[in-house]
Amino acid sequence: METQLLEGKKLAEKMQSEMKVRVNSLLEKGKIPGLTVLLVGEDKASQVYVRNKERQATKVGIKSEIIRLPETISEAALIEQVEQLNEDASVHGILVQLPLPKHINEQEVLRKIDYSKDVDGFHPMNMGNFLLGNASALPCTPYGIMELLKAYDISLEGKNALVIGRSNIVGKPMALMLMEKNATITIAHSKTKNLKELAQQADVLVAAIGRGHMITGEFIKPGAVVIDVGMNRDEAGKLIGDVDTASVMGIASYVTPVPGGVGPMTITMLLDQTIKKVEAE
Ligand SMILES: NC(=O)C1=CN([C@@H]2O[C@H](COP(=O)(O)OP(=O)(O)OC[C@H]3O[C@@H](n4cnc5c(N)ncnc54)[C@H](OP(=O)(O)O)[C@@H]3O)[C@@H](O)[C@H]2O)C=CC1
Ligand SMILES: Nc1nc(=O)c2c([nH]1)NC[C@@H]1CN(c3ccc(C(=O)N[C@@H](CCC(=O)O)C(=O)O)cc3)C=[N+]21
Repeated sequence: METQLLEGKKLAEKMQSEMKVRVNSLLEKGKIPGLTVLLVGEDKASQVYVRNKERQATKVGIKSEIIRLPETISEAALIEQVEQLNEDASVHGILVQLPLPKHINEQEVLRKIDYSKDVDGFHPMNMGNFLLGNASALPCTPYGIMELLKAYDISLEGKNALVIGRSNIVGKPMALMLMEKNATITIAHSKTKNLKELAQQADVLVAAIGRGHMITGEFIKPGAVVIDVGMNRDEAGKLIGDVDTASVMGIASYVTPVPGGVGPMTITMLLDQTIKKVEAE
């Protein structure tokens, strides 16, 4: 079977050029969309993502700012920063880059973001509305994956979908979105016993694990759609996914490359949700 790449980067570029038009019409009304990222500490990977986000935001005309805070910042001081941004009318979207240092309670910080400025969809109000099927900001990574599947006309109805990973930011919301499109979902994690057998039955497999090249061709049902969320570094410092892409070629029907697959879609959804906040004003 010939395996087709799901080219997130191309779709992201197309969607971003449409966003430019939307931003321009906002600018004509004197409205400038503003996105602020709070980055705590010096985590190398986070620095790269944050820089990518800033570059692409600027490209579509969003005013983007990164506030860099020291690793040693207290939870109270970080919350104070969040509250300042809540009050700032020029800021439409707030993103607190995760993970935060161990001494800070992530959930306590996220819940302090004004939920109407939560463009990541991580505030409990948005998470709750999403779970209930109400309108809400959505977690950008699974949202971007759904847009990618839609663009390639991949139907999910009645399909067996396996999501490997159960984090709040990827695995859990991913499974829910697939279920909403009438897939039958299975969620696997580090305590799952028969991962390979489960994977071999999956028509759609989403790997959101954080282990480089763990998913090889032998996990893949012939014809399956394989979504690689992983962003890992190999020994040489090269960016690699959770899926060993070369070994699934010829078995899967579709696979997302790393880089150029899910990552650019995540950023695009973040920009989209920021612009939507201003459009709704
Ligand atoms: N492309 C993008 O836009 C994004 C990429 N990422 C990347 O996606 C990956 C996952 O991110 P995130 O969800 O935040 O990570 P987490 O570390 O929060 O979650 C990882 C999940 O994988 C599970 N897991 C770990 N080891 C195994 C194993 N051997 N077998 C089965 N399951 C396992 C864990 O299980 P348990 O719950 O039992 O611990 C956990 O549920 C990372 O590489 C991250 O960098 C993340 C966000 C966005
Ligand atoms: N509050 C919060 N929201 C997030 O959305 C969030 C987060 N915290 N913490 C970290 C993860 C990771 N993440 C990525 C986004 C884009 C790329 C991306 O653009 N990747 C490019 C290449 C990047 C490179 O070359 O290094 C690609 O895959 O083509 C990667 C990873 C968002 N995350």
